[in-house]
Amino acid sequence: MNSRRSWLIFSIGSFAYLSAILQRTSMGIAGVAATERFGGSAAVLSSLAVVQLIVYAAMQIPVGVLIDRFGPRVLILTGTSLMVLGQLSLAFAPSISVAVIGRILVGAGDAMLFISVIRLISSWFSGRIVPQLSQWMGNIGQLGQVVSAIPLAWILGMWGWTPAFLSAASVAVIALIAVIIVIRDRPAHSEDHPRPATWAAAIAQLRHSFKRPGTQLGFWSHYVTQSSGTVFSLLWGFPFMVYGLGYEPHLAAAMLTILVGAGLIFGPILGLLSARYPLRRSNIVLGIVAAIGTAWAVVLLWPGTPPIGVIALLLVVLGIGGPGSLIGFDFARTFNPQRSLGAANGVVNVGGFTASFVSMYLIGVFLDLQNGWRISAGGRSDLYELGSFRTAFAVQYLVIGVGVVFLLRARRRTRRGMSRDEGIEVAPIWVALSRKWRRHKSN
Ligand SMILES: N[C@@H](Cc1c[nH]cn1)C(=O)NCC(=O)O
Repeated sequence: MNSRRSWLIFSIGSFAYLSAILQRTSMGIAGVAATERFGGSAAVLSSLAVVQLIVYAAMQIPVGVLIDRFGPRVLILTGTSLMVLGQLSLAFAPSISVAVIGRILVGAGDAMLFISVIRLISSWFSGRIVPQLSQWMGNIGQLGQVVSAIPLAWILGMWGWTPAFLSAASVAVIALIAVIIVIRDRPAHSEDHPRPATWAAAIAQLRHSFKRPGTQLGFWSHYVTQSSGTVFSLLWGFPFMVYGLGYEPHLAAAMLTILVGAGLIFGPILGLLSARYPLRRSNIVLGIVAAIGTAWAVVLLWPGTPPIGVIALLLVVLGIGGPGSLIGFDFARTFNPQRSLGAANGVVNVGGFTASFVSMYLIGVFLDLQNGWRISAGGRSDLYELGSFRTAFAVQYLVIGVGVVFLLRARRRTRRGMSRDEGIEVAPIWVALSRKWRRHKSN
C-alpha cells in the first residue's frame, strides 16, 4: 500500500482514463468533418454523440458488478481494447451506420475505465490520500478533452478524418500496452477480498449496496454536482456561446477548456477538504450546488448579453462541479465494504449522467417549444436565440432541485445509521460552526 509501485499503478491508471476521455470527446471536434464524410441530417449526426453516452450510462451498473467479480484490470483491458476497435471502425467507416457501431464500442469501452481506476486506487492506497488521488486521477483524465480540442483537431484539419481517428486509437493502444505491463488488481501478498462466486451472489451484493443510504448519498451527490458542467461541455455550451452570445467558434471552444482548468485547480482543494472534514462532505456538495445555482442566476438574469467575464466565471463554477461529483465516490468508498465497491461506484456514476441526459433533453425540448411559439406568432425561426436559452437553461433548477431533495433525505438516513451503529452524531453545519466560534472566543 502507498508504495512506489502504487504510484506507478496510479500514473498508468490515470493515463488510461485520460485516453478514454480523449476517445469520448473526439467526436466533439469532428462534427463538420462527419457531415462532409457521411452527409445526413444534424439529428442523424448528433446520434453519434448521444448513442455513445447512452451506452456509457447503461453500462455503469453491470460494469460495477463485473469489477467486483473479475477485478478492475480485466475491465480496464477490455474497455481500452473496445475503444481501439471503436475508433478503428470510425476511422475507416464507409457509412454512418458503421460509424454509429464504432461509437457504441467507444461508449461501452469508456464505461469500464473510470470506476475501475477508482477501484484500483482504493486497493493500492490507504488513508486520507485516497480521496485526494481520486481527485487527481479524475482531473488529470479531463486533460483528454484538451488533447481532443487542440492536437487532435489540428490533425483532423491537416490530414483528415482517417489519420485523426487512427491517432486517437494509437493513444489507446499505448494505454493498452502500459496497462498489460503495469497494472495489477492489488499489491502482491495483500489479501484478496472475497469475490462473489456466482452471478446471483453478485446481484445480491449490488442490491445491498444500492440499499445503503451512504451509496444513495453518493448517487445524489454525483447527480447534483456533475450534470450542469456535462450538459454545457458536451452539448449546449457551444451553441449557446456561438449563436446565443455571438462568440467566434474558436473562442467558444477555448472557453470550454476553462472547465478543465477549474477542475485541475479546485479538485485537489476539494480532495483535501473531503479528507480533512469527512463528516462535512455533504455540506461541501451543497455549497458547490449553491454556487452553481448562483452563477446560473447571474447569467440568466443579466440584462442584455452577459459580459465574457461573467460567462468565464460560470465556467469556473461549472468546472468545480466535476471534481465535486467525485465526493460521491468517496461516500461509496466509506459506506461500502471493499468487496462491493465496484457495484457501489457504478451506482454513483449513473447519478450525474442521468441528470445530464434529462437536462440535455429538456433544454432541447424548451428551445424547440419556444421556437415553435415564435414561428406560430408570425416571427422568424431562431432556435438558438439568447432569450430562449435563458428559459431553457432554467430547467436545470428543477432537475437539480429534485436531486437536492433526495440528497437531503439520503443524508438524514445516513446520519441516523451512523448514530445508531457507531454513536457518531453529526450536528447541522451552523450548530457546529457556532460551537467552534464560541470555543474560539473563550480561548
Ligand atoms: N465528474 C467526473 C470526473 C471529473 C473530475 N473532474 C471533472 N470531472 C466523473 O464522474 N466522471 C466519470 C467518467 O467516466 O468520466
